[in-house]
Amino acid sequence: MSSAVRIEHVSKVYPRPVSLWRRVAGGQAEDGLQALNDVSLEIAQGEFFGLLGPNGAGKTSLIAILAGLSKATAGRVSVCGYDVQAQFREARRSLGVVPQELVFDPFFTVRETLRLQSGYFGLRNNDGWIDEILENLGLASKADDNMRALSGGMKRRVLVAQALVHRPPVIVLDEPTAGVDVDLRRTLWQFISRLNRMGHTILLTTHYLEEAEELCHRIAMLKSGRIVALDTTRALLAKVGGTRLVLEMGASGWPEGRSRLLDERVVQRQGRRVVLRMDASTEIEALLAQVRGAGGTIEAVEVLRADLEDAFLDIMHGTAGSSLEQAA
Ligand SMILES: Nc1ncnc2c1ncn2[C@@H]1O[C@H](COP(=O)(O)OP(=O)(O)OP(=O)(O)O)[C@@H](O)[C@H]1O
Repeated sequence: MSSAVRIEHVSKVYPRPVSLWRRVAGGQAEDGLQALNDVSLEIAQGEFFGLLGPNGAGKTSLIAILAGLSKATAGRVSVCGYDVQAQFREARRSLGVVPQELVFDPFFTVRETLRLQSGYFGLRNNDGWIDEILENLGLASKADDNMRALSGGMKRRVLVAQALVHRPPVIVLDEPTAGVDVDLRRTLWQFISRLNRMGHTILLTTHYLEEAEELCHRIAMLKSGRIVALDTTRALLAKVGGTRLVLEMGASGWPEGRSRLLDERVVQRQGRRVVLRMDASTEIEALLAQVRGAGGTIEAVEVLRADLEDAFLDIMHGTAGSSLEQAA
């Protein structure tokens, strides 16, 4: 299958401004801030792809380069085979970007905003599609409302609608559900999933890992501008193991140092709460016996399924992330 997005060895360094006193002293700019460091990845047509990472990892910087809004310091990016710099128009036409920030023109109604955006792509008589988008995003009753009169969640729906007016084959959503209600999330994901089933490629960044787990076929994790994981969602979940055993320990706490095998099972510790990795739920009895055997008193037991949050924490803070980083 041909690629919808190809990112090859992309780095981005933001220059640090030279302070006035340094300029007076004839000083040079300090080394810049490296937001992206040799990032390469390819997204196939029709994929639902997740780009995850903590604050400041470089997700928005990568999207800005993809959208042609910012220039990579090194490397190449193409959308549907079009270079985002050399073939900006074609690349931009292939892309619909829902930005993280709420930017809109307060003087127009919702419908006028979408007509203007259609005009930007040279589309006339686009009202049929505009109506379909409005309907699917729960905006039909707001079509003639002025943008400035909309609530924050409704403005975000318009941002999504704006990104879709030209039916782009690749749709990029940069934290589209940050601060929006459950209703919009459900409406949005139903519509985006339908577009994905129709063949649109989706690139999503989100801090809601349960959304990424449910929607994305494949996931890349960025940390300090580098890719530290790139795999199918299923494979990432398999790496963290199937289940977690959560123990509420008695007053004496976790019997640390009594059993190396037990200590190696610990994924997380918070006060008396200890989370252990389990390969299969049949291990519960044996693990409980080992903890008691090591001198631990157990007050409560809970079994949880490992999820993408476990994978994320493992990769960002655990051994998996650091070994990949060293390999990079
Ligand atoms: N225009 C800019 N000028 C200078 N530094 C910038 C600029 N934009 C981003 N940065 C820096 O680059 C790094 C990556 O930021 P970026 O916004 O790409 O991260 P992010 O993964 O999208 O974070 P978040 O999840 O908080 O949105 C950060 O250290 C940020 O401060």
